[in-house]
Amino acid sequence: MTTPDPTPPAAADGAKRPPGPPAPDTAAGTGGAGAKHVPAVGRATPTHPHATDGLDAHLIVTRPAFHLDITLTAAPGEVVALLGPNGAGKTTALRALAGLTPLTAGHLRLDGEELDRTPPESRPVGVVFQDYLLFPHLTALDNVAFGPRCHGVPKAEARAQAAAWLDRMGLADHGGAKPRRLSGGQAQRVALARALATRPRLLLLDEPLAALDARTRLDVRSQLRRHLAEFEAVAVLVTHDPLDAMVLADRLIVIEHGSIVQQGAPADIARRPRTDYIAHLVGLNLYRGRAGTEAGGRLVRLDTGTAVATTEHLTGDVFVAFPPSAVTLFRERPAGASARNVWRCEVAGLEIHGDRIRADLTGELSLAADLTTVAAAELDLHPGTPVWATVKATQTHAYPA
Ligand SMILES: Nc1ncnc2c1ncn2[C@@H]1O[C@H](COP(=O)(O)OP(=O)(O)OP(=O)(O)O)[C@@H](O)[C@H]1O
Repeated sequence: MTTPDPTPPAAADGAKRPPGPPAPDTAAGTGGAGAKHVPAVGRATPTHPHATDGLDAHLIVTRPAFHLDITLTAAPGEVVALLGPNGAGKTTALRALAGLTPLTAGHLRLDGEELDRTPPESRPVGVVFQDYLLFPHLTALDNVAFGPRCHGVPKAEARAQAAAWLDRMGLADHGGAKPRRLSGGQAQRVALARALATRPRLLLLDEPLAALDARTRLDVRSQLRRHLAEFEAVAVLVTHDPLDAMVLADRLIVIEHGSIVQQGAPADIARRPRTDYIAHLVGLNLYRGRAGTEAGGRLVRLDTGTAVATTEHLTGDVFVAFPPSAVTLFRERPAGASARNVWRCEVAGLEIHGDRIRADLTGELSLAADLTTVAAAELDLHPGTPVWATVKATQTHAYPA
């Protein structure tokens, strides 16, 4: 190779993905018409050198059937994960940051520099996609050297930088390999090296581990965590996987229907989910009700009339949550049980969940309960089986709504 080749390579390597980064949604406002195979990794000079460092964005994208409106700020060195159900707007937000989807309104500043009108290829942004999008006709080394070459770094120096990045990724021996000779985990690390080699001021990661098998995912996740910890600029990660988000991000932003529904440190969100989606994600049963009028504020009365005893003293609208593992099931109503919550339920469904059985129950309360396979067999549970579900008040957690 002499110079980076911007020609679209034929998709003849059996890759299920198109080569190169995605094209802008429209050329209008993004200047992206000529950007079809140039990674969105350009550099621009800050126009406001004294302005606040980091990301300051208000992303508004309006489509006929969808409206995204989120405020996104992050400090240098911070890793933010965008989490949300299908169609929530995560990818739209990421594409807007990359300049691939134009903003309908709002603003986008990075280290004080206005980027709204900067074409994708000129943004100081590195992107890692789920399916890595390496150039199949270039070696791993030339894939990584591509970004620096686009920024005018001489070939030998760009290749030396690329070799150093591959070394950091533990891929020193794979520089000469074409992408089809790399495993999924190796290819994803090359993609990360390629994004980092341009020293972006904003790193965007779109489901970076989703295409990997479970074992590889574990390895790449821990490596990615290490590299993100060393990364000094802002990183924004889109993921469906709560574990990826919890492990990799300093802060989670949960998006539903184009809006932020909750944000905070992973542990806080896991402990105090505020929507059913998040509760499900972090594996909690979550209910909304009112506290303060009964049992000295230690009883949450749900809209359905069902009561949930808790140990917190609260008044007003509250959430109350407990994990499926806190539920004990009985075929007969337990007499003299220490658990203060006892609900009459029926098994709606059973599924294997790791080494446990997850029972979905309906009745006085709809809830998920985890039990061992032995317990499930002893209780002889089937869909329709009537059961009593109990939860100790001490295992519930209530907090203001
Ligand atoms: N290019 C497009 N043109 C029109 N509508 C689009 C386009 N891309 C996405 N949408 C719509 O915008 C909404 C948000 O989609 P988006 O892909 O951003 O969600 P997401 O949270 O990333 O979802 P997923 O997790 O399924 O990838 C959806 O209703 C989707 O159908």
